[in-house]
Formats: sequence, C-alpha cells, structure tokens
Amino acid sequence: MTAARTTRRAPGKLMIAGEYAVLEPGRPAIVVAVDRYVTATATAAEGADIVIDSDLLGHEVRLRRAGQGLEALPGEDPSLAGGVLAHVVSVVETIDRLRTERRLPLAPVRLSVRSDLHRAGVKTGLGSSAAVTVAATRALADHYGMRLSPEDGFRLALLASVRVDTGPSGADLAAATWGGWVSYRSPDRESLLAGLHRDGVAHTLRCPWTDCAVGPLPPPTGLALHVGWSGSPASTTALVADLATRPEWQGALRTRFIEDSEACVSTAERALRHDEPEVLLDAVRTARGLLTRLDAETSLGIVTAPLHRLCEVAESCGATAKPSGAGGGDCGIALLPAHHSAALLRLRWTAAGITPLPLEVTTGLAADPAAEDRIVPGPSPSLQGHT
Ligand SMILES: Nc1ncnc2c1ncn2[C@@H]1O[C@H](COP(=O)(O)OP(=O)(O)O)[C@@H](O)[C@H]1O
Ligand SMILES: C[C@@](O)(CCOP(=O)(O)OP(=O)(O)O)CC(=O)O
Repeated sequence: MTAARTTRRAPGKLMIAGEYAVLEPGRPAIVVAVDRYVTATATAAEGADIVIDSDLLGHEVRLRRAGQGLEALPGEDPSLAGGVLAHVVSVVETIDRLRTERRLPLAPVRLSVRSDLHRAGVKTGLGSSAAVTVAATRALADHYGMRLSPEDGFRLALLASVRVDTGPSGADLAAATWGGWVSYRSPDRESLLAGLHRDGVAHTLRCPWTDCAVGPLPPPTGLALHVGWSGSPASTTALVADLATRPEWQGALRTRFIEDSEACVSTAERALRHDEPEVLLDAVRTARGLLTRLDAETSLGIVTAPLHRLCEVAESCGATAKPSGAGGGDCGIALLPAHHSAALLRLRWTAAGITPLPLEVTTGLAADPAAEDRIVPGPSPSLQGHT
C-alpha cells in the first residue's frame, strides 16, 4: 500500500417517495443526492492500529485490532466504538475482514471524518450515517489500492451498515454512491447479515442480492426541488422500530400501504422517464397522502405540525410538497413549477417557522470531481482483480 492520503466525499440525500415501504425487500423508492457532504480522509496512522478523528467528537480515538474487531486502547472511552463511531468502526472492520479473507495485508490507518450534514450539531435528516459510511468505505478501500467499482463500494457500504443495524433500507447509501435522482429497491438486510456471519464478507459481496435494484432517473424538467427544515431532528431508527412493533402494521394495513406505495413510486418513475411533470406532481401528492394515512392509522407521529405547515404553505405557493423521509421532524420537500415564485415560497416558509435549505441535487461519490489523493498504484491486487 503506497497511498499517502486519500480523501473521498459523499453527499447527503432526500427521499422523494417510497418511505417506509422501501424497508420491505424489493419495494421501490426515489431518492436524490444533495450537495451537503461528508468527507473522509485516510492516512497512515502512528501509535495505534486505527485512529478515528471525527468532528462529532472533537478529539481522536485510538483503537486496536482484536479478535472480534476493533476495541478501544486503554485510556479511551470504550463506549464510543459501539456508539457514535459505530458506522466508521463497522466500515474499518468490514474492510479488515474482507482483506483478511483475501489474505491481503492490513495497515495502521487514520480516518478523519468531517460532515456538513448537521446544523449547529443538530442532524437535519440528510442521511449523515449513509454519507459517512459511503465516504469512509471509499477512502479506506482506495487508500489500500482496492479500486472498487461503484457497485462494489455500494455493496461494501451496505454490508458495513447492516452490521450496525439491519433496519435502514440503504436508499441513502445508493444516493450517496450514484448521486442525482435514483430509483432504489432494497435487498433483504437480515439475510445479508446472516450471510456475513455464515459465509464472510467476500462471498456475501459477490452473491446475488435478490430484490436489490438501483438505477438512475432523469431529473424532472420545469420543476425546481425546494427543501425546508422543520427545525427539529427526528429519530428515524425510533420511528421505524416503533412501526415494527405495531400490531396493525402486521396485517392488511401494511399490505395496502406497501401496494399503494409501489403503485405511486412506479407512477413517479414513469413520469420522470417520460418527462411528464404533471404526473410526477400527482404522484408526489399521493405519496404525501400515503404518509398522512399511515400516520392517521398508526399515530406514529410522522406528519408533525411543522411538517404539515411546511406542506400547506408550499401548496399555497403553487408547489406540491410532502415530508421527506421518516417524518417526525427533519425535512420536507416541495416541487415548484417554474412559473411560480421561489422567492415567495422561501419568504412564506420563513414566516411560518420553516428554514429553507439552499440545496441542489448533486452527483454521487462515484463521480466525485473533488476526489483528492496521491495513490501510486501499489502491488496489492484490486478487489475486482481478485473476484
Ligand atoms: N461526522 C461524523 N463522524 C462519524 N460518524 C458520523 C458522523 N456523522 C454521522 N455519523 C454516524 O451516523 C450516525 C447518525 O445516524 P442517524 O441518527 O441515522 O442520522 P442521519 O439521519 O443523519 O443518518 C451517528 O451516530 C454516527 O454513527
Ligand atoms: C423510513 C425510511 O424509509 C426513510 C427514512 O429516511 P430518513 O430521511 O428519515 O432517514 P434518516 O437519514 O435516517 O433521517 C427508512 C429507510 O429507508 O431506511
């Protein structure tokens, strides 16, 4: 390994449609990457096997490779590796295992992580865990000279993610990897985790991922995507876990929601592919209706008062709007036809206590023009060359 310093950045995301239903393997969602990033830099470490320096902590944490993964060195807070650093630690452990299975050497590595997906330390719902996982996976793999394809990088990041939590669909990882407007269907994360335990990383990476599908979608023409922040963070994990425990979610309600969501997302995808903005707006309106109905049927707390206000105000400005993601706080999106005033929307949102976020749809890590490194192709065979 001869790389001196490898920096990779991955964008945040917003969900356009398909929330909750996409948790079901094979069910679709539409997600877009937005231009707020997490940047991960891998360099050689000294004095520890792994050093993680994250802006979430403000100090670095030194870890060592032990039999079952990374553990804190004496004097370090042992709870951090399984807590706030869980995603970065899982990335390192997943790549360590892959390289060990392939009989490739491990090296002391320092990973620095910087994020602009929080506002004054508060999460905005732009998918920081996914951006961290994708950026760190890519920085570390490239640092080792593994030269992953975007598909390999996505799969490796999803495997690192399921080791932390099999709950999330991975739609945010797909957006961070490929960027733009993305059509996504999730794999069965429980069976991937079982595969990791049973067969290891290399095999699970290569086996068919039934149900999983990712593809680019053309952006809509004549519609601008606007994003408003409700002002409060939401715990997607808590909402998803809460929904899973509801008896009503086990029966007909769930089947109907998932079927209706599939129809809605498929319509939205067709509208994007055939450049039919009116049909897209209808589908986004339907997606809002589905989330509102799910909320009414379960009292989960998806459509909070600020998110409702965000949507109503946007509609009064000529837009079609909905909560984006799990709801309960975080962001909402509005699609505004070009002949309506964006300035008015921003003004009315601000007056209603909603913060307009100046975000643009962006490319993913796979096309990162800012990738900066000094990799000299080393003797380590690439992942692709080995599989
Ligand atoms: N700057 C960062 N450095 C290290 N880990 C981070 C950073 N930002 C986010 N993470 C990881 O992502 C987790 C947050 O995930 P989550 O609560 O799902 O928020 P989000 O909705 O932004 O993904 C953190 O607990 C941490 O594990
Ligand atoms: C419910 C979901 O389908 C969508 C949640 O999207 P969010 O945007 O709420 O996620 P966070 O980035 O963690 O805030 C869960 C999923 O797809 O994982």
